[in-house]
Amino acid sequence: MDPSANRTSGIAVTGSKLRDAPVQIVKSGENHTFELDEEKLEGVLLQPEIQNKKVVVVSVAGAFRKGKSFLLNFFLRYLSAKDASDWLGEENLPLDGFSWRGGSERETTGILFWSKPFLCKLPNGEEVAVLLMDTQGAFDSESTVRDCATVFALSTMVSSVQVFNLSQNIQEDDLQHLQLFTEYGRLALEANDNESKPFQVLEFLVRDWSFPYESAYGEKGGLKILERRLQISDKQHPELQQIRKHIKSCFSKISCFLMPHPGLRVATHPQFDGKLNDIESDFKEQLRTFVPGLLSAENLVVKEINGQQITCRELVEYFKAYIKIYQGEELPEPKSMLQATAEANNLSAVSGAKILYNREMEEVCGGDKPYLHESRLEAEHRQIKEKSLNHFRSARKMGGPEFSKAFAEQLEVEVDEQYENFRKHNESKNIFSAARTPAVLFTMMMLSYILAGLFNVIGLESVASLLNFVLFVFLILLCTWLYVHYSGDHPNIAIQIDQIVGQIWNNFLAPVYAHLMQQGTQLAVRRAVPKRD
Ligand SMILES: Nc1nc2c(ncn2[C@@H]2O[C@H](COP(=O)(O)OP(=O)(O)OP(=O)(O)O)[C@@H](O)[C@H]2O)c(=O)[nH]1
Ligand SMILES: [Mg+2]
Repeated sequence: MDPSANRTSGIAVTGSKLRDAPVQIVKSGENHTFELDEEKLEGVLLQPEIQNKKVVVVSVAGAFRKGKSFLLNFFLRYLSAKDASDWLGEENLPLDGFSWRGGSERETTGILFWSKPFLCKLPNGEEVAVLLMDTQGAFDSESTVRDCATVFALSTMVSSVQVFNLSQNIQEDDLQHLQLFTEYGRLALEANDNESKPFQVLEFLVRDWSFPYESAYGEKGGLKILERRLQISDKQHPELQQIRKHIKSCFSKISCFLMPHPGLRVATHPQFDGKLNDIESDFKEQLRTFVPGLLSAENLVVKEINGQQITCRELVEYFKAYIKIYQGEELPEPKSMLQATAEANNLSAVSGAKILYNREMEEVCGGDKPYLHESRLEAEHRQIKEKSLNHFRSARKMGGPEFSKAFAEQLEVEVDEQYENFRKHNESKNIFSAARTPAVLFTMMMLSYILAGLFNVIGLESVASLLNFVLFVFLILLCTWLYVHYSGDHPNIAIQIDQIVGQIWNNFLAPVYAHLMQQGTQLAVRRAVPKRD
């Protein structure tokens, strides 16, 4: 038998009416995006007999190829069994339901619901709908950190019980990933006051537990291991304490179950099709406690959001809202440990290099330093910029030269921006540029005065009085400019006067001045070079 054969019962979806089969609610699209199939989601959750009932969602998530879908099929058996005492079924029956298989390549992608919600009566007599959720395994070679975080976070946000499926032990890296993924979920939740716990039940499920002599299989042994792994003490490194505090702050209830190895036929035989005959009795025994412990009426946990129990109909709206957040750009990108560390290294090297540039430029043209000629300032800038870039290049950074390139470019841009500020500040110290406005106004007054005198002499008195009026206007401008600079009030008026003066300078005085200078130079050259006959 082909180990990759899909052992799903293969019950088809007829028209829009779903029959018992897994339904892919969230699909992984191109470019590592996730899309919600709203029609299918509504097809499952808006079935008339359940849409207004409270909902219980049990999800299984964790690394790929660790028997998640296989286990979910026992949940299905339990929920569909007529006889609660003999729910595991016949010894010779292959295991059907969510698609599962042997082999090393991933099987489940996206997020799936079982099409048929199970109606169960709580001890208080209320009937609720129980939904089972299968998820894409994390850490396969096709998923990015963001993909894994999205699937885990989304399934945690919409479920009331998240089964975190682990292999062999609860390791520190499992806790680190759990922290990253739950933080990604918490970030997406609105009204996150950081005090109330955003998620409900977290069940660590350790598969292939090999040390029953140390901690017995089942919930009791699980609790012992969990207490040890999540213990916080003052002697611990703050980083370890922080992970534990974070996980505890995210879930209202955390428990753990230790599952024995199901036997070599389950783990390695290509023809294994889920028959109970082939599964070790220890495993079956623990299944008999684990599954009812999660799904029996008295253990069901209704989904709550912001302290409110929600119905299947309401869950549809939450699902749609949550996936939009993960499709948008608002959330920061979760990164691998190396990438995040490399980024931090590079950013700190950029910051060090910028501090060096600023400090050395301050020494050259800082607030208490005199005006520096522009060309000299630029030369100093080039030299200090090179020094700053060298400082960045020589800092020890993770991630390699290719990764650092973008940060070096960012540093250059920021240093150039800084230079622009230094240049403007230096320019403001130039008393000639500061004195340009009064000098031009004064020159214009003098010119008007002389011309008015000339026109008076030749009898054109009306032109002369016009020029006297112009002189008066320039005098008022000059007095206003001096007053504004002295008092510091109405800086906008000073800016406008500067602009008018700028126009006069650029369009009239500067060209006349340049022309006169040119004439003067030519004359001087002609006098200096003796005429040849
Ligand atoms: N060692 C071991 N193998 C198991 C266990 N349960 C199931 N398996 C085997 O693990 C393999 C993968 O099972 P799946 O249920 O498809 O695994 P999955 O975690 O859903 O995998 P993905 O869908 O790829 O994420 C199958 O060959 C199962 O027989 C277990 O408790 N221990
Ligand atoms: Mg699977």
